[in-house]
Amino acid sequence: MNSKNVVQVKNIRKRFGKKAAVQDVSFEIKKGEIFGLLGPNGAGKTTILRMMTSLLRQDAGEITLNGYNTLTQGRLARQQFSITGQTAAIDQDLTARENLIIFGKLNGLHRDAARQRADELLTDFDLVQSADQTLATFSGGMRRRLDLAVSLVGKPALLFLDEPTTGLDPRTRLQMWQAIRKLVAEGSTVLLTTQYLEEAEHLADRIALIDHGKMIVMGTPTELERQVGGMQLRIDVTELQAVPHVQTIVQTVLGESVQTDGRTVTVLLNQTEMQQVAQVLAQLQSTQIPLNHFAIETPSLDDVFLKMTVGKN
Ligand SMILES: Nc1ncnc2c1ncn2[C@@H]1O[C@H](COP(=O)(O)OP(=O)(O)OP(=O)(O)O)[C@@H](O)[C@H]1O
Repeated sequence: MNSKNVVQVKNIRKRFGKKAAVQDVSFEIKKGEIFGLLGPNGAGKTTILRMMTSLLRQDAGEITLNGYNTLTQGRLARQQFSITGQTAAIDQDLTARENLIIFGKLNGLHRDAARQRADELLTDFDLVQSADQTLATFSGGMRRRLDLAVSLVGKPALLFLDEPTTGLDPRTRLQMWQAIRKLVAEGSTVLLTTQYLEEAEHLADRIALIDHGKMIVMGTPTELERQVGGMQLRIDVTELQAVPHVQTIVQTVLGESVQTDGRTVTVLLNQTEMQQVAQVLAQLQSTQIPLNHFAIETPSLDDVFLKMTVGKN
């Protein structure tokens, strides 16, 4: 094993009856990396994570965490990571602060260090105001924040996050992202499963796109965008009524099918068409249509996701 690989997943497979839930998936996670397992509902993300945490035995293949095999060295392998979703272990009759202090002590911190760590986490997760309320008064979003905070008490070197922000409001999601980034800046390695492209794009250094149990593509967000190939011209028009006019100009010059969405006009470009973009701009300027944006861009990760996944099982 390469010593820089904290996680090594090699050709794993899992069937549930006739259903092949995971089919020959392999990847490695380097120290200090945020690795995103991205895929639509039912893609197999949770099944992969359950095998990595040795909650489920794979039918074939091998998983090692810091070199420890999850099947043959299960106990040692399980000591290598922390995972969110432990809300069941949190005491509802205690306050957020008390819970964090207890987890700190369980992680081997002395009383003062446990208090200090609790304070840090309450600040990071914006829970200071509610720190001394019992959990019975907590909203769903506050519980999720506390759940992540609890899993970070011991500053885990390897953290597994299963859909950490599903169902959270945008502000809470941003706080979760910041906390995850902070943890990684302090040296941790993170595996994250998500259905949200935006989350993978913002957080992950590398993304594995999973669909129907298979690895579709793996790489940095930029590499994945390149997989779709080609470039696109995007024009944002200031006034909605000018859109048909712009559409006609683009179509006349490029002869390609043009997409419109609100005030945005896009068209995919091949090499020849790239040369003709200046002509489009010249014509738009001569008609004096006000524009907010005119650029040749790589397609977004959304395009990658839509192009490469089929979705529901
Ligand atoms: N215990 C099980 N018994 C039978 N089938 C299962 C079991 N667990 C998962 N599956 C099936 O395996 C496939 C992969 O499921 P999995 O939960 O891993 O997907 P996922 O990518 O985590 O989806 P989601 O984003 O919805 O959580 C699905 O078709 C699911 O129905």
